[in-house]
Amino acid sequence: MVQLTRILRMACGNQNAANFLNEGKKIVGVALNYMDVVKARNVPVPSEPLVFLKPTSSYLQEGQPIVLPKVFTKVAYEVELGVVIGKHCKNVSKADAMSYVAGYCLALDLTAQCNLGAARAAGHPWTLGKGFDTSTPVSSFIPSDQVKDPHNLPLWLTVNGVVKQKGCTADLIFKVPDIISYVSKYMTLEPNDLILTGTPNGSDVFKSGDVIECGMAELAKLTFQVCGE
Ligand SMILES: O=C([O-])CC(=O)C(=O)O
Ligand SMILES: [Mg+2]
Repeated sequence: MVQLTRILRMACGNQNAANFLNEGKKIVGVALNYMDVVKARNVPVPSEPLVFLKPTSSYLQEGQPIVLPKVFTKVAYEVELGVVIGKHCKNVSKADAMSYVAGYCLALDLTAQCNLGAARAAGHPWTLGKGFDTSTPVSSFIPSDQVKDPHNLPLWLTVNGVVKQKGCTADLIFKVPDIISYVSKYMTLEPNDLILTGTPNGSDVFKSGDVIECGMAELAKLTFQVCGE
């Protein structure tokens, strides 16, 4: 019976991952993963994925406000495709990587530019600028069988009804299997871990009182109120 339960659990990785918000152990972010961002920022095209971590305490669900920490003067929105891992994953090839994906979500990778910019210039980590509470608003879990092609998903974001970001995951520099294979060389990806694949161009600062809306194809649409601490 125990064995049967184990087999069933392995076969139903997707169901388990539906609870990534509560069960996930880490959030792995990829920076500068769209060519239009690289061009706009006038930085070299990354030769390998630029990887950072965010704590799971930064998750936020629709219905709760984004809370801007008073220590930060400039916080920016970044709309992104999130990838939810379904199975333990270590040293996987690009060819096998997609079999470790349970599903997806729409995500925001909120970033305190004041912290990140200063930290980068000084060669310091930018953990707090990416990891503050409410810095990772997410949609509910979208099982992989509902997503025909994760590399053809339009992404958009508006602030107070004005379009600020419009992109498509077709333009990712490192695709989902590239990222999974690369990260799994270094750290084990575990069920319910989330990968943030990077944001298309147009990311900019927002403020208390703003309303942020974003969407991903016909799969997800989110609205968040912003308030101060
Ligand atoms: O905030 C940044 O500079 C990098 C980042 O997360 C992204 O490109 O998505
Ligand atoms: Mg990002």
